[in-house]
Formats: sequence, C-alpha cells, structure tokens
Amino acid sequence: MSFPVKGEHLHKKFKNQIVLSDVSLTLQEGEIYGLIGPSGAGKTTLVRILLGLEKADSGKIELFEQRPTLNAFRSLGYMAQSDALYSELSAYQNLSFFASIQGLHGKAKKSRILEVAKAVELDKDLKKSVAQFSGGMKRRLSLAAALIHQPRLYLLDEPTVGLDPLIRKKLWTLFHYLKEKGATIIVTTHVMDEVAQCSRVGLLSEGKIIAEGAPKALMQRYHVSSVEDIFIAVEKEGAKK
Ligand SMILES: Nc1ncnc2c1ncn2[C@@H]1O[C@H](COP(=O)(O)OP(=O)(O)OP(=O)(O)O)[C@@H](O)[C@H]1O
Repeated sequence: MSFPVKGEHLHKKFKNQIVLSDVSLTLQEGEIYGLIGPSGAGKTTLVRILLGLEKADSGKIELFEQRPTLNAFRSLGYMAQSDALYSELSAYQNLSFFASIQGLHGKAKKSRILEVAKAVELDKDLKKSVAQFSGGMKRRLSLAAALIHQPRLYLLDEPTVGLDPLIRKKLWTLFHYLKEKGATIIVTTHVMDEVAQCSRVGLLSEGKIIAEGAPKALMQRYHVSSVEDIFIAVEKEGAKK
C-alpha cells in the first residue's frame, strides 16, 4: 500500500490564533478523502500546508513517501478555492499556459487541452475570453487546469461551489473515474451528498480531526442515518467531554 500524503503532528498558528493543532492525516492511494468541517475550521490551511504553499509551524509531511520535492509537486493537481485564471486570455490560452509549465508542448499539448476541456464540458467555449465566463465556468476551467498534467494526487478545495446540480454530478463522475485510474483525491466540501461519495472523510473542527472513517462506518459508529447527522453527533459528543 502506498501513501501519497502523510502529514504528522501538524501545528499552525496565525498570529495568536491556533488554526491546526496536532493534525495527522494519511491518504491511501486511489481513495477520495473528503475534508469536511465548519467554515474557518482550517481545511484550506491544511490543504495549503500539504501542498507546500503554507508552512506548518511544526510537524512532518511526506508526499509519495518522501520529503516533498519539486518532482513530487509536479505530481499534484491543485484547485484553489478562488480561481487563479488569466481573465484577459481565452480558456484555450489559459489551459495552454498551464500545460506549458507542466512541460506539455505541440500536438500532445493540444490534444490534452481538448481532452480536459471535454471532461469539464468547456470544449465549445475554449475560444471565449475568461472575462466572459460565469462563476461556474471558471470553476470548471480551474479544474481542467488541475487535470492537465494527469497528476497522481489531486487537492481540490471546494471544487463544486457555484455549479449547478447536473454539472456537479458530472464532475463527481469524473472524480470517481480518476480514482478508478489510481489517482488519489483530497477534496474539501460542504455538500453532504458529496461527502457520502467519499471513500473516507475527516471531520476537522477547531483545528483537530475529531472523527475519521468511511461515511457508512461513521454513520454506524454514531448511530445516525445521514452524513449530515454525523456532524451533529460528533459535535454533541465533543460538547459532553
Ligand atoms: N493567511 C492567513 N492569515 C491569517 N489568518 C488566516 C490566514 N489563512 C487563514 N486564516 C484563518 O485561519 C482560519 C482557518 O481558515 P481556513 O481558510 O483554513 O478555513 P476553512 O475550514 O477552509 O474555511 P471555509 O470552509 O470557510 O473555506 C480562519 O479563522 C482564517 O481566518
């Protein structure tokens, strides 16, 4: 069994605010790990630390069982919460830029751009300037950019915010397809039917992972019948302690 992500005893403070407090997290190859929890719980911070965009105050991170190297980062696909796109460029030019920095050129680049654009249903909008895109189209273009180099590990920060239910469903079909192909995905979400589709979920609250497991196993453990109720049960249990 290979572990694409291993974070151990991670601590992070912003000024005096403790954002992560002794968080350990191991992802198994080929799983979709849902990182869930209330707004401000530290999900984005944890993802950014795993990516190397933010430095933990202490703790250890391994990507693909090694201390993170530039090569390991090349195996990552990251979709940030806010879209990092060039609005004055067309969708095609944006994808072309991200493909080039990942070392794709010529015909291979062109066919990969068409492939990822199709996967997010933007193949007919490639010539449009991103400035003319809706919020949902920008989210999908950001996802396409994260897919471009066929990474082995995806870190997707609220990838479906602002998308209509049909597109959301299609994107989750795509995530499952990537998983079947062996990719590992860590996804933050507030959408409960997405949580139910994860292989495992980690519930982050006040900087700690307070529950972790397969959604069904967590429902059994807390004697509840919906994923939403896991939250409530875990919080109640925490309040009693
Ligand atoms: N660069 C920063 N400087 C100072 N405080 C920060 C910084 N980044 C995050 N924080 C704070 O850390 C806490 C956790 O933020 P984070 O974005 O990780 O939460 P989150 O769980 O992803 O929330 P949401 O679900 O709303 O996206 C928040 O209180 C936030 O204000």
